[in-house]
Amino acid sequence: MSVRVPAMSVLPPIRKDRVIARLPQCFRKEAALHTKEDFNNKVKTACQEQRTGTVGFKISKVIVVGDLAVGKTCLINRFCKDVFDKNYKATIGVDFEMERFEVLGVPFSLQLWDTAGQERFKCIASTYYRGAQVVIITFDVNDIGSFSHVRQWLEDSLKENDPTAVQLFLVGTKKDLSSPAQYSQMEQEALKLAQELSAEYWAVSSLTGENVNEFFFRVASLAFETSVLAELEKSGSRQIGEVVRISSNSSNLNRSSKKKQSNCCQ
Ligand SMILES: Nc1nc2c(ncn2[C@@H]2O[C@H](COP(=O)(O)OP(=O)(O)OP(=O)(O)O)[C@@H](O)[C@H]2O)c(=O)[nH]1
Ligand SMILES: [Mg+2]
Repeated sequence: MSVRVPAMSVLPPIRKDRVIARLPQCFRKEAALHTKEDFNNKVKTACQEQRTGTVGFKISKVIVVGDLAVGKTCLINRFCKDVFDKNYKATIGVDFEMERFEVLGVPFSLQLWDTAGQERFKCIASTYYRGAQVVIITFDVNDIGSFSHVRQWLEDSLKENDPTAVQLFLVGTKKDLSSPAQYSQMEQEALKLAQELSAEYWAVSSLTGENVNEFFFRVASLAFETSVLAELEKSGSRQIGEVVRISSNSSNLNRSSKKKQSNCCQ
């Protein structure tokens, strides 16, 4: 007697609200990685062809950096778990979450690394910066100090990465705490800086959820687009689904999230 096991039984189906069929638009045209209305045509064609071929599995590493208590953990938790905690619990070292999407019919994951902003944990956190395809630099829109440290965070995170290969986002947090007048003044400064750094600018609130999903959908889409284009360039006519194959025994993929923490940084 034989028992049939579905080939992809190891992973739960991708959530319906993580399916991306059209390119999500930028937040501000003045500071966007690009302002095209739709995915690149080459990418769309490659994805269509892949549907009939083998199943692909692609992952991009995303690191979230910025001063302590600007709201990095809350941002990730709002998106991944749809929760918000008003109590501050410092991240010690790093945490990470895996978030699965389907972009243009192709499975795609973001590995979201939530790093510590506190100075004494920075040395642990920075060892996890390497190999990031996306760097998200956060600051609190109500705290000019956190804004003035953005360049330093950029420098630190790019030390470990190829600056030309990284997609950069500048994200203002805690928008709910700011009056419209205060916010718009801050935004002028943030847009200027984002343009200078070639970053895409977003403003979010993890408390209300404003722009949180839109932001991560944009990150996933642009990371996906870039990685497919890079792969097409590398492989010529090879189908994208054939590039990364992960065996069904791979333990990492059985879980949707995994934590790594360390307690000392001396
Ligand atoms: N009002 C408001 N408070 C927020 C928001 N996001 C975070 N907070 C609060 O800000 C504090 C710090 O949030 P965290 O997400 O822990 O900050 P963090 O950047 O991860 O801090 P470190 O891990 O130390 O680097 C907490 O008390 C949160 O409740 C927001 O969008 N609105
Ligand atoms: Mg944190």
